[in-house]
Amino acid sequence: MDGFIKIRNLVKEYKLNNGQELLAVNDVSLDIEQGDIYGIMGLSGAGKSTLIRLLNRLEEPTSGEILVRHEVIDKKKKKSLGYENKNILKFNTRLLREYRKKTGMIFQHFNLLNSKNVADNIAFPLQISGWKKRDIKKRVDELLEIVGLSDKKLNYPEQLSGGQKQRVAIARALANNPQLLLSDEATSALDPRTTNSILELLKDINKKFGITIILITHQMEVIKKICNKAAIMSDGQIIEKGETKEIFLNPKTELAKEFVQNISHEEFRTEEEIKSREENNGKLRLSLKYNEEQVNESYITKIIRKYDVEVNILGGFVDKVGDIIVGNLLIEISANEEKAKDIIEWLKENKIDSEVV
Ligand SMILES: Nc1ncnc2c1ncn2[C@@H]1O[C@H](COP(=O)(O)OP(=O)(O)OP(=O)(O)O)[C@@H](O)[C@H]1O
Repeated sequence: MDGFIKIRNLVKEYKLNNGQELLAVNDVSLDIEQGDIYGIMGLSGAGKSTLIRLLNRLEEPTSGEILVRHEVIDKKKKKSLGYENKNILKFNTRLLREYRKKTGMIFQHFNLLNSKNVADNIAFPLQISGWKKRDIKKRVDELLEIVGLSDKKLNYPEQLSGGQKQRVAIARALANNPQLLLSDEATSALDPRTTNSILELLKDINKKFGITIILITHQMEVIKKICNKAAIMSDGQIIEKGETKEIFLNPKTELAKEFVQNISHEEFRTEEEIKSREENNGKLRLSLKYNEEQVNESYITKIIRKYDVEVNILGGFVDKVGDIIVGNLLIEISANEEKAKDIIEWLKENKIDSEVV
């Protein structure tokens, strides 16, 4: 499938006061498919905010390309630019305005207008876009319903909790029916429970309206909960990217390993594991990595039946990455060398990652 957003060799260089140059974004290339919830993660100063701000040209890149397939309407020429790749860096002010209507953004500190009530905050982008009063009223009510705040319509931001403020900001970002939603640390200022409810809302929006979401965060939990794909940034560069499940199960870089390790797994260890760690007794010990489909396959039973062996489960964990269940299981098999080789081969054929430990 051709990418919905293609970032090519993107560079943002800042000139610092001491005359030095700093590459906040250094040769970043990334493909985002339509419908992705793409998480970008990294430590403070990695360049995440700069990258996301380049995607709607809140910052101008030094070089590179950002190709999008949004439908952008050229109102002046009364025609659509279609769904072909368009380089947003070539857009003039008029087209950039149209592109931004289709690219919502939410921020860590919500950026609401304190002098306006909830309904007027949400109505604001619609007024700028020249919607009729009656249509605005209808759309605002729809949006309030989507974010679950119909009863707070006339409240002012200062009368709302952090989570509610972020809901208003989400409603405002959705006002013009965007195709892309950019989220800059949208849950970083919220407590864990509120974070979860906002993440659920983002996931719903992605599913219901097919809106592609790019979010940046420094929390692996956020990536794990809602992103189907993720990239890890360090010193302005993407050092690892792919399906979240893959990064989670097979982190390649030290930084990714650190992020994955720091999040909680529903871990369990059995008495047997502790015992047999001390004495392996020549038994084959395997660490298996599997996903949801394979869980349902009950491959352990299959191994026992097919190879007539005894299998002990020593420990493991299951976890949820987005909607996918992934797991890791440590097993011990009583089998001679030949059978052991066959079993490892069989696991490979069935696409279950195994490692002798
Ligand atoms: N306007 C600017 N002028 C000069 N340097 C900047 C500017 N904006 C960002 N930087 C620098 O660029 C680098 C990347 O910053 P950025 O804010 O993109 O990182 P980040 O990953 O979002 O960090 P955080 O998680 O702390 O927000 C940092 O070294 C930062 O100091």
